[in-house]
Amino acid sequence: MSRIPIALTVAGTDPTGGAGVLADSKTFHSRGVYGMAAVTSLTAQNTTGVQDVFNVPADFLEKQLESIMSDEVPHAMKSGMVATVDMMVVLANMVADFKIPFVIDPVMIATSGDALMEEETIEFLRSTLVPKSVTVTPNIHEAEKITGHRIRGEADIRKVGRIFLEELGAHSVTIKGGHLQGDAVDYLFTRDDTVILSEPRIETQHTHGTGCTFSAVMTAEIAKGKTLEESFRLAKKYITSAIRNSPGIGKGNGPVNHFSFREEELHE
Ligand SMILES: Nc1ncnc2c1ncn2[C@@H]1O[C@H](COP(=O)(O)OP(=O)(O)OP(=O)(O)O)[C@@H](O)[C@H]1O
Ligand SMILES: Cc1ncc(COP(=O)(O)O)c(N)n1
Repeated sequence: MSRIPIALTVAGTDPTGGAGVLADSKTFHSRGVYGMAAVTSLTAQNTTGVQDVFNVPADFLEKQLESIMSDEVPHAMKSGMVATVDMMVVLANMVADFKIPFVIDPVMIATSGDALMEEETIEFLRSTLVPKSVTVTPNIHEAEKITGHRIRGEADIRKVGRIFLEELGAHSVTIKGGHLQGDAVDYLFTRDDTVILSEPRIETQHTHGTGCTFSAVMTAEIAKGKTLEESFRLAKKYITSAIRNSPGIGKGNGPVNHFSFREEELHE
């Protein structure tokens, strides 16, 4: 039995460290949580785009998960890039067997516009994975793809939130508004409540891996036993600091700063 909270990420790699399992691992570490990772895909990518993708065979993903679960069961887990239906089936079975609080970041395309998921996985994600999660954290485009409903503003976001809860059987949904105009506004819809968090938009091109990092913070806080709302509030503070203090790495959409958030910022 571990003496420190453990969070697991099931996601792809980004060798430049801005997104995927490296971003998640840095985020878990900076939140004081022990991180584990099962790799779904190896990507050749950098801040300018995705050059190539190699999907791990589903049975090898299964082996990685068995190695972890037979040794130590994490307190919470998240998924990121899960490119194929076969891998999603492995993940869904594991989530059903172990009932660990599970956050889905439904990664579909990179900031650069490159596809990271096969089209047919969306249906499996919608019908089988979403109802098994404690929350699913789509950006605007992902929320549109999953629900089939166009989002132009807050009224659509509320409608899409209801679709997740009432039609797709989600426990909750966290819709990130980073890709809309104006302030960066995010929404947490649960069956009892709606929490809306807004921060001024930071003018920057360095937003590579914001979605991964945001969902990793939520997962880390859930691993510590924090509520969904507490985890959401902390993730928003953390990502705002991380974007504001981006380290300026690479020639394109650079990564955020996974270590800039300080707890004291909460009390400013
Ligand atoms: N320019 C910005 N200024 C402030 N906050 C931002 C900005 N861009 C994104 N965010 C915030 O970052 C988080 C991630 O949002 P976003 O909508 O970009 O997710 P995403 O598209 O999944 O991320 P990614 O771009 O990494 O794929 C949200 O909390 C969002 O409000
Ligand atoms: C392995 C992996 N996972 C997720 C993302 C999405 O992150 P972003 O949309 O910020 O590029 C990515 N680019 N690579």
